[in-house]
Amino acid sequence: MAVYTEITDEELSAFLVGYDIGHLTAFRGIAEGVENSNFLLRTEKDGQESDYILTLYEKRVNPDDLPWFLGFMRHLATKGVSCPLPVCGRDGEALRTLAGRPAAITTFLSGVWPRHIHSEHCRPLGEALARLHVAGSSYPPVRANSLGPDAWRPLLQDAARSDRQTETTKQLLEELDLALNRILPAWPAAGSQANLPHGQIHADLFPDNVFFLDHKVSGLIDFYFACTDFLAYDVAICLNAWCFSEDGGFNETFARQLISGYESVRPLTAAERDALPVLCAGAAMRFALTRLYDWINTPPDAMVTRKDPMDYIHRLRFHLAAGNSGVYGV
Ligand SMILES: Nc1ncnc2c1ncn2[C@@H]1O[C@H](COP(=O)(O)OP(=O)(O)O)[C@@H](O)[C@H]1O
Ligand SMILES: N[C@@H](CCOP(=O)(O)O)C(=O)O
Repeated sequence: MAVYTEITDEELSAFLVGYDIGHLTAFRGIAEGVENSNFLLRTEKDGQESDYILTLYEKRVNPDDLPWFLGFMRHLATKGVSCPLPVCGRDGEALRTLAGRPAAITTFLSGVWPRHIHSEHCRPLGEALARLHVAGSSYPPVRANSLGPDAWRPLLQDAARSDRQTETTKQLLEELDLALNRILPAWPAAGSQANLPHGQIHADLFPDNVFFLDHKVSGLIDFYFACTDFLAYDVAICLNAWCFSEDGGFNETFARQLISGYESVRPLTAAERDALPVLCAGAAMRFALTRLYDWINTPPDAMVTRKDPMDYIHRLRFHLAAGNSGVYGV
């Protein structure tokens, strides 16, 4: 359950006075999600009901980054990407404080995220990802990836320092340490040395962040890891999150669909294709590390469902054995 911060009726009423969205008719916490506290708000104005999402930003979100995230969502929405639009208060501000946390209201998106992934999801997903990259190219502010390669070794060291370790977590940390020794030296050069196109990426486009209606993508949510990084790294994140079957095997058909959907909007360069194995290994490393960190540091009785790090350790092993981008169907 991802409601970390409780809101009293008095706090909520005082907060909503700052908006012109009508009067509250329903309010409930949303159990899904991991990072932030999310609530569904229903309001009525001039006889019309509207739904909104109220988000209180929690642990991993740096409050200084919130204007970048909210500005990015507003930019994408104006470019035709279906994503939550931040709602401004009467003072013109979208970002404010509630129950001691930074908070914002965004529009509600219709649709359902796929609990079981089929090949038919992967092509529209690839198209939507490429459209996001194209639309993001005209959003100039830069946000460095705070969970990029520079963060991986410190995250591993933090996890290793925890006194909640078991023999299994210790062995996994050793395996990740060895894998980092392979991935970091092979990581593509950034900045002026870069030969991979970079721009604004979502960086967490997992199935639970993509809504579908009538076999089409109806909305993308959860932009709170978005950042400026290699565009192909976002493709690598999606290959990890969408193209492994429930039994753990890589599904090349899903990958082909994803990449052909992506390339129907934005073709990959030869350098991007060649970099896919290391980008995929890095993406698996990033999610294995944050999951392992949370696994070790979240008390078992906490009101949040911990995600299993092993899924991403298996994927990491697959990518490290891959050798070349042919295994991804490109
Ligand atoms: N704009 C939105 N429209 C509709 N539902 C949303 C929206 N934003 C969040 N949700 C709901 O809240 C859940 C958790 O949101 P998410 O942004 O993934 O949280 P977290 O960042 O905490 O992981 C989603 O699975 C979805 O059910
Ligand atoms: N996608 C990440 C966890 C972040 O959760 P989200 O609900 O914000 O997508 C993972 O699966 O490890």
